[in-house]
Amino acid sequence: MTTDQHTSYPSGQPRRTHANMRASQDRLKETSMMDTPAPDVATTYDVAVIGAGPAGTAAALRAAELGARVVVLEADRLGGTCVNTGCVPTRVLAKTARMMREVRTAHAYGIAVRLEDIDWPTTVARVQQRVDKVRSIKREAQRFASAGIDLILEGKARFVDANTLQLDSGRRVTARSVIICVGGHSRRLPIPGAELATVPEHVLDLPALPKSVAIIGAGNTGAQLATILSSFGSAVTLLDLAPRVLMASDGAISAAIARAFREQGMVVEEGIEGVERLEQADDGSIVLHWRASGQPVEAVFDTVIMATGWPADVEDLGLAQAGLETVRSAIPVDPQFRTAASHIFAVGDANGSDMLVQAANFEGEVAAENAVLGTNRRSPHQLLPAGGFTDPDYAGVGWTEDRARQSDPLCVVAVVPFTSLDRAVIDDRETGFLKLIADRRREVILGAHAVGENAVEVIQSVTTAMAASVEVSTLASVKFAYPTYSAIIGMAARELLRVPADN
Ligand SMILES: Cc1cc2nc3c(=O)[nH]c(=O)nc-3n(C[C@H](O)[C@H](O)[C@H](O)COP(=O)(O)OP(=O)(O)OC[C@H]3O[C@@H](n4cnc5c(N)ncnc54)[C@H](O)[C@@H]3O)c2cc1C
Ligand SMILES: NC(=O)c1ccc[n+]([C@@H]2O[C@H](COP(=O)([O-])OP(=O)(O)OC[C@H]3O[C@@H](n4cnc5c(N)ncnc54)[C@H](O)[C@@H]3O)[C@@H](O)[C@H]2O)c1
Repeated sequence: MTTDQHTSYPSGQPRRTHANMRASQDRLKETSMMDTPAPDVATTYDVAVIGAGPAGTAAALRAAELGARVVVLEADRLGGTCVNTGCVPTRVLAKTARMMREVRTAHAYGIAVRLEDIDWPTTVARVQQRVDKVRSIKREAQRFASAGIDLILEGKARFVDANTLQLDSGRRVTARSVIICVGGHSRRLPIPGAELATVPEHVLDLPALPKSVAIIGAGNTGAQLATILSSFGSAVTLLDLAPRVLMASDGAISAAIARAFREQGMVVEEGIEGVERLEQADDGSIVLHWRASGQPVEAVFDTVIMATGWPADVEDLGLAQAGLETVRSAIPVDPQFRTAASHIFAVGDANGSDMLVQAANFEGEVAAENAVLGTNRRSPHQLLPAGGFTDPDYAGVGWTEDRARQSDPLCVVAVVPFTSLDRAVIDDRETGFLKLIADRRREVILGAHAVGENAVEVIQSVTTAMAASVEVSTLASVKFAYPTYSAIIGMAARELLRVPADN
């Protein structure tokens, strides 16, 4: 293996982006921070963890806590997608977008502000500064060192056989168990001109804000980018093959978010039949061709972003040498996160199931316990709250209404709009709702879905109630401070008690 395989890009040439130049500097800092001696080449570890994102960090720390001899192999920056290119930078951009919106409405409160254009380089610098701050509190290298974990930052790890990994540097590591935590990357559609598109990880590398942008893919990533760029003043067109935006969410969330996006002036094209090609126009703009309602459509944009999925980072992992295969761009696992080889586990985005930080953390810990103790723990993922920072926000936990009705046609559903919530009216944030779904006896909350200000925090509180198996009648009698967004939980619980049994 040669070191120039270390960072691979579609062209085969390393791209000197803002992000990867910083990554090299960060790797140097992280290496020099380590005061543990270079691990002995001949060491056989109990557990080798590939990747130090949320899944790998959780897996390594838990395995070491259980007394295992652990090594972590990381090819890039500690912290993985979430802190470096995913949740954290997106959240800073979402805050910036909100500030733009607040400034636009400040005059209604008697505040005289003049709206200047966004200064993109300053915004990018601010994002990087906040990312660095979050990285500094995570301190993975120090936590690994204190837990006695060896950390090797010598490029990508690849399987040579089912117990041996080779790094870009040539070093080989052997382990009794391997936990694959390699995460994923944006999927570029295999269509002509795809290289003209930007992928979400490289949005901060755009030289300037686009005047017009097409975002292909209206999942969590695409929807959040749509809000951000629209708030920054770009004319946004959002396209998806799926019949509705945020297809994995409750249908009421999709409908409310699509309506809000259209009211904000975005073009939302759901249920298109396919994107066909991208072409560069003479003036540097991009002509995007797609099909909808049986017709070819074309439109011109400054920028096209492909947010069309998140395959696992497995191309260069040598899975075949370990006897493993991928299915739909992910590593299949059993409920205990074991792959087809029982000593190799795959967790986090690498197994393609629940691609969220909260899932990655939990799966990493469970896999470590199964690897070290030989247990058969599973993940109770039905309580996995998640949401996105669009305008308005959305979030959900548990079953969607469609899913609940399949299992229990007599389940009860209550929806309370934000227009009846004092705090939302006070704040002029009246768009949204909370939907609660309970079993027919109103003993178990099956799901909760919200759109609106603080939707993610509201759903988190319902999740706590669900985790504690709180009955609807108990939730209905909880006192909520006034005036809060959480108060809508009590309102929805009381509404659930009033809903007729055959609603
Ligand atoms: C734009 C965006 C926004 C997001 N926002 C949220 C959010 O708000 N909330 C949320 O819960 N989730 C969010 N996510 C999802 C979240 O980032 C992922 O679910 C999470 O990071 C997965 O963790 P992981 O450890 O499995 O993988 P990653 O975080 O991707 O970490 C994988 C690590 O493995 C390393 N690696 C890969 N291959 C190798 C190899 N061969 N050898 C050595 N190392 C290797 C990588 O360098 C990386 O550091 C977002 C994702 C994106 C893209
Ligand atoms: N706030 C959050 O929690 C958050 C934010 C971002 C991402 N994530 C997670 O990361 C993972 C990846 O998210 P994502 O949004 O990047 O991918 P995704 O797979 O969730 O969504 C991709 C979207 O692209 C669409 N698509 C695919 N091919 C297309 C085509 N040819 N033309 C038009 N549309 C097409 C799909 O129908 C889908 O709606 C998800 O599991 C997501 O939950 C979470």
